[in-house]
Order: sequence, then C-alpha cells, then structure tokens
Amino acid sequence: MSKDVIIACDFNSKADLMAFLENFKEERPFLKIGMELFYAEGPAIVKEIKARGHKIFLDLKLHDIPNTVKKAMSVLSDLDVDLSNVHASGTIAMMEGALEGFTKKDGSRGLLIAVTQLTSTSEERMQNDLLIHKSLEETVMHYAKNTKIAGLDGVVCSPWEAKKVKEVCGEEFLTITPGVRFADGDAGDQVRIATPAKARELGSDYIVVGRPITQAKDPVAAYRRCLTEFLGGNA
Ligand SMILES: O=c1ccn([C@@H]2O[C@H](COP(=O)(O)O)[C@@H](O)[C@H]2O)c(=O)[nH]1
Repeated sequence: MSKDVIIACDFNSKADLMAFLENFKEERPFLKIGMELFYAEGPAIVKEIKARGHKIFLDLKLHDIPNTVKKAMSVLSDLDVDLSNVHASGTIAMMEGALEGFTKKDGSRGLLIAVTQLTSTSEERMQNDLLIHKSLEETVMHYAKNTKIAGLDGVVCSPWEAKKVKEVCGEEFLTITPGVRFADGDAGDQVRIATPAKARELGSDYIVVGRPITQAKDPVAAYRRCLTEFLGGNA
C-alpha cells in the first residue's frame, strides 16, 4: 500500500455519507468508516461503499478480553476491508487474538493496526487521567513495540511520533496518523496536531483527515489540498 489520505467519514447516516460522496465525481478516496456510521447502518454500509470502488479503513477500535476480540474480528474479517484496528492497551494477548480472528482460513486478511494513545490526549491528561507516569512518547513506543510483538502491521499515532515509531519498529511498520489540520485550521478536540506537509516530513504512511475535509465549504478542494501537501510532487 502506498502513502495516501484517508477521509474520516464521521457521519451518522448513510444519507449524509452519500450526500458527501456526491461531491466526488472523479476520485475514489480511501474512506474511514467509524463507530457512528457502523452502529447506525451496520455491515451493509461497508459492503455498499466497497462496491463503489473505495478502499476502506474500518475504525472500530476494539478493546475487550482476547476471546471476545478474536471472535468479533472473525466476524469483521468477512467484510474484506483494507484496514481495521484495535486498542494496543488491550494487551499483547488481545492483539494476538485480534490477528487470529481477522485472518481467514486461507491465510488472507486486511491490514491490522493498533491505536497507541489517542491524538486527543495530551501528556498531562494521560498522566493525570490514566495514571500513566511515563512520557507520552515512551508510552506510544511501548504500545508500538507490543503491537509489533503481536504481529500486527502498524499503529495509529500522531504524526509527531511517526518517525520514532519507524526507528523503533522498522521502516515497514505502518504509521497511520489522525490529528491532521491545515495551518489555518481549527484543532477542535485534537491535541497532538500537525499539517499534512509536516506529517509527510515526519514519515506518516497515511494521514486520516475528517472535519477539515467533511466540513469544508468545498470538500473536494480540501481533499486535493491534503493530497498535494501530504504527497508533494507525487499527488
Ligand atoms: O488517535 C486517534 C485515533 C482515531 N482518530 C479518528 O480519526 C478521525 C479524525 O477526525 P478529525 O475530524 O480530522 O479530527 C476521527 O474519526 C477519530 O475517531 C483520531 O482522531 N485519533
């Protein structure tokens, strides 16, 4: 998979998603389907979007006991999505279970990654609310190493940790980075933010961009701006 921009389709209904996709006449962007859309519309929405030719990141961030996650991932594996995820804080055993469940009998599967620390979390909040008394970078690297030990393909982190994750886990280990904002954009609830150009400089493989595209006056122009800034001359 080559570097790309993934649009976070954080809509509550199929109708809203379809109205958004109407804007895209030429492109077939890589789309992220998250909890709200999946809970509202169920697996059918994944099948429909796939049939329209989009790659899909199914972002359900599973976190439970290993057996439950393994069984849930086995159900999700039937959807043939390109990318899916769990929380790395669920332990190595949970991630191993997730990988086992996500792998089909013939050995094929989509990419599986794990969330390290949410990009809406600051080091201060992590230490005070979660009682993790390490630096944010150490925590993200610890989760990244665990994710690699469990055999997953990469992590979700902020662009600011992407370079170090590659140093620790290897160049091939994927970094999927939300928390992306244009230089003139509003951070909203995101804390560890970077521009698409900075994410490229820091080595992100994929940037995940929601509101800067979905809430833009011209979503196609905002998407193309992301592609140009992130991929540079390769857009
Ligand atoms: O650490 C994380 C993990 C996932 N996300 C998801 O990415 C998008 C970001 O949307 P924006 O509107 O660009 O903020 C959203 O769907 C989150 O669930 C994340 O932001 N951080």
